[in-house]
Amino acid sequence: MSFKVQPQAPAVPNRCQLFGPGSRPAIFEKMASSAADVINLDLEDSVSPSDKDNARKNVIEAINDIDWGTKTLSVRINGLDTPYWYRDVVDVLEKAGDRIDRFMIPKVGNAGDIYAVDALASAVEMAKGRSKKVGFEVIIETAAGLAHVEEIAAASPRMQAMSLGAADYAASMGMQTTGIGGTQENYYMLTPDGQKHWGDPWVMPITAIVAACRTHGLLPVDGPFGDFSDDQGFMAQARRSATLGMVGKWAIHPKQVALANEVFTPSEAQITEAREILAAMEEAEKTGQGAAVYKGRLVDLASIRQAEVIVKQSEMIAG
Ligand SMILES: CC(C)(COP(=O)(O)OP(=O)(O)OC[C@H]1O[C@@H](n2cnc3c(N)ncnc32)[C@H](O)[C@@H]1OP(=O)(O)O)[C@@H](O)C(=O)NCCC(=O)NCCSC(=O)C[C@H](O)C(=O)O
Ligand SMILES: [Mg+2]
Repeated sequence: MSFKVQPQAPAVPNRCQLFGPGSRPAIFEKMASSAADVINLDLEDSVSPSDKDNARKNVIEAINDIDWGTKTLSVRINGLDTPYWYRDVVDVLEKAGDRIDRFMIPKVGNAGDIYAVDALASAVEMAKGRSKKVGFEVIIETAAGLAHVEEIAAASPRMQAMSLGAADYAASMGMQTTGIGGTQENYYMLTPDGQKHWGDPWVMPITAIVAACRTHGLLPVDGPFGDFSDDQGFMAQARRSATLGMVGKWAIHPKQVALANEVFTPSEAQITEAREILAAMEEAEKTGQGAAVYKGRLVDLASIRQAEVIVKQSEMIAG
């Protein structure tokens, strides 16, 4: 371990982030009564340019009027290359109450982008005497965002979470696909006997995001899986992300919420195994051993840290 201790990510459940367009207020109550841990009211790409002002008004009303329970409530603002984003920040912070928890900043390219939103949010918060500072979450979904992922993670104490936006990421990288997440038909190796073996083209950005988040104490989150008729595909993508260290995934349709919650809630079997490993190591330590055998395999001090991840996750989710 480095002399600099790895900070903990915010201890809030973040298994599923359910999105809904700000221009579709009819679904807001349904979002509030869903089983998602996080709600993202969108002012960006699911809202057409002609509807931006209206969507902003809807979102402010929804923040103030709807009972969001214990959910984390986030508003995705427009990108910093648009004429809309400053008005998103100013109007929401001037007109919405303290129920808002986060702004989601899309298409971030470097730490300067976060600095700009931080400065604007700080000015409005001071002017309005808001005591609760809004948190930030960002989407890594451009080549520049990936290249500067670590400085972005470290850019502000407001930073809480970071997601991979597979659609814009693919576009920005010039990837030859229109798929949003999951298996890509042309991304394969041939086995020696000529069979196709599909690889995971998302593993590199996911791993980079997880490393930046873990270094700076943020929550790493997998973004959208576009084909909401493909539950198996969603589960496979989510399981890969969970295995690589992500804590949750977006839902772009309500049916994906239960799938994400299932994958990102440690199962009884995983929790039992983690507790058994901790017990085995406690026994080993009593006899001065730093290693032991559990079900025929080596467990040692690192296994304690691995098992603790699962136990802590389950305890945090259980509240
Ligand atoms: C994808 C949708 C447009 C589908 O909507 P719809 O056609 O209404 O779906 P259904 O008829 O199957 O709906 C069934 C019931 O569920 C309700 N509903 C629909 N959507 C939601 C929702 N998001 N939250 C809660 N409830 C919802 C319907 O009203 C039906 O209810 P009932 O009639 O009572 O049975 C739509 O789901 C949708 O708009 N999804 C969100 C799209 C979005 O926000 N996209 C932005 C995020 S992804 C992105 O931006 C890409 C990313 O940045 C990247 O680059 O990768
Ligand atoms: Mg996007």
